[in-house]
Amino acid sequence: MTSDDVLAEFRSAGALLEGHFVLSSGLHSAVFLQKMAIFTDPVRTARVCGALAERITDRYGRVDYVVSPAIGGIVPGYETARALGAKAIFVERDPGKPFALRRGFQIPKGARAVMVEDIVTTGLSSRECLAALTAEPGEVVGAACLIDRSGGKADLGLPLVALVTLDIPNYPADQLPPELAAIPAVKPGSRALPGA
Ligand SMILES: O=P(O)(O)OC[C@H]1O[C@H](OP(=O)(O)OP(=O)(O)O)[C@H](O)[C@@H]1O
Ligand SMILES: O=C(O)c1cc(=O)[nH]c(=O)[nH]1
Ligand SMILES: [Mg+2]
Repeated sequence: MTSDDVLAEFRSAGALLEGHFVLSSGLHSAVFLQKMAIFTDPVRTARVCGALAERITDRYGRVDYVVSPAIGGIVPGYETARALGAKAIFVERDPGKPFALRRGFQIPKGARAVMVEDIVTTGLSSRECLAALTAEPGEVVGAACLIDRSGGKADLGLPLVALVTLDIPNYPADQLPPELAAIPAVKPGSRALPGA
C-alpha cells in the first residue's frame, strides 16, 4: 500500500477532518485524523494494518508482541498483531496517572515487541507508552504507526516506521492563526488536558 492508498482509505472513511481541534498534546490544529472512522470498519482496518505489519516485518524482523497505548492504539495494535502472528497487549492510564501495563499483561523474557500507535503528532504518547515498558523482561525493538503527522520530526528514542508521513502544522493556544481563532475548538481524544 502506498502513502496515497492509505490516505485514500482515510478520505473515503471520512477520517480526514478539517476544523479547529485541540490535540492530545494541547497543541491546536486545523486537521484531525479521526482514526476511529477507519477502525469502525474491520475490513478497512485489516487492509491498513496488514500493510503496516508488512513494513514492521521488513524493518524489525520477527515480532512476538505488539504493545499499544489505549485507547486509540488498541484496535490497530490488535489487527497488526493478527497480521504479524503476534500477541496484542496495551498500556492504559488511570486518570492523571502514567501509562501502565495492567490485566496481567507482560513482555516475557526473550520476546521481541513493537509499539504500535495510531497517530504520532509530538510523540508524547508513544514515549510515555515506551516508558511504561522499560522494566519488562522482553525487548522493545522499535515503534510503528499508521500516520506520523510530525513530518518525521517526532523523536521516540527508538526507530519509527510509519505507513504515511505528513507534516501538519500545530499551534500553541496563544499563537493561533486568525482563521483558527475564529472557529470554536473541539477536543476529540481521551487524554485530559491540564486543568480540565
Ligand atoms: O504524539 P502525540 O502528541 O502524543 O499525539 C498522538 C496521540 O494522540 C491520540 O491519543 P489521545 O491521547 O488523543 O487519546 P486516544 O488514544 O484515546 O484517542 C493518538 O491516539 C495518539 O496516541
Ligand atoms: O495529536 C493528536 O491528539 C491527534 C491527532 C490526530 O490527527 N488524530 C488523533 O487521533 N490524535
Ligand atoms: Mg492515543
